Amino acid sequence: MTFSTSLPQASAEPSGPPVVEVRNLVKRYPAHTAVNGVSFDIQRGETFALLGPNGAGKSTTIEILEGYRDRTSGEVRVLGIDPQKGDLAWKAQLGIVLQSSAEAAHVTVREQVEQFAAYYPSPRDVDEVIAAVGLTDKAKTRIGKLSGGQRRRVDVALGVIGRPQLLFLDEPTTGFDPEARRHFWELIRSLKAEGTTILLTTHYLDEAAQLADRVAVIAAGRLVEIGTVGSIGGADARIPVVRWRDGTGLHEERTTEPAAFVTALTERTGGEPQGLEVIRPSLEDIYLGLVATANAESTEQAEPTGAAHV
Ligand SMILES: Nc1ncnc2c1ncn2[C@@H]1O[C@H](COP(=O)(O)OP(=O)(O)OP(=O)(O)O)[C@@H](O)[C@H]1O
Repeated sequence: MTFSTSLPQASAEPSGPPVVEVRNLVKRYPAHTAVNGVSFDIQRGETFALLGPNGAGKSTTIEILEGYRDRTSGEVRVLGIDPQKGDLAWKAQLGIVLQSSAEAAHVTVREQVEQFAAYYPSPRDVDEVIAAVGLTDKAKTRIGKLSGGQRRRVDVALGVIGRPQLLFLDEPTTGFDPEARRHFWELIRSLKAEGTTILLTTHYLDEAAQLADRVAVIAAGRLVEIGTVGSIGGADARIPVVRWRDGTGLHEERTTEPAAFVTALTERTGGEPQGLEVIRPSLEDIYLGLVATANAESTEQAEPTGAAHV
């Protein structure tokens, strides 16, 4: 599931100005601050994942970048333009997969994709896109008769049909079965190879680990961490755990030298330790640690030391 392409391959090094520039972004609602001073850049050709718990402010941030939502304060540039002033030519360079979509239930998949293709100056081939999202068999089916996961694939097709320079994907694979998710990952890799810049939100941490060059973690409207998938959380968060069992129960040891530890353990126990595992923290483990720390800090700020608990 890839696109055939004659476009140049994306360079690994950032070139030119960032595609997305966000400085001190704030979005306040009357009773709630949804985004509270967030800053980041996304370079051309980069796949950037915005991670965070429900209500963290991810969709609000993305919708501001897409020009669908006004900001309270801060500086934002997307493809060099303030999204509040973006015209149709600017919008035509964006591909957008919103969290929820409202496709026409009575038209077929092909009709819907064709209709969207007509909005763009240089669309992709309709059948190629339908094939890329795995819907060739359903091309003549009315959208109202598709399953939830199949409709989501239509959303993805509509997001990429315009050959976007910058693709926004807000929880794109919700409802996908595991095979469809893996096909989607291939599609994203082929878009990335063409040089498409991608901003992704997902609650599937394996998806972020597979696709993203860099991730940013947002909690309660604040940027908690930003960096490459291999570096966020710092070296300490990546220390492996050796786990084994003996007659007294389950044991674990965090160690930067798991091989040496297992050798010593084997000598000590006089044979193969039972249930031996060496576990390296996943992106999900690191993410959960970052969010827990951010939650604890915001609780501390809300409840200074000495506050009475009733
Ligand atoms: N129109 C609105 N009016 C008031 N509050 C809003 C509005 N839209 C969003 N919010 C609030 O802003 C906060 C951030 O919402 P947002 O949708 O950006 O979160 P999210 O990180 O995308 O969450 P999820 O993972 O559930 O999609 C939430 O507390 C939400 O209730």
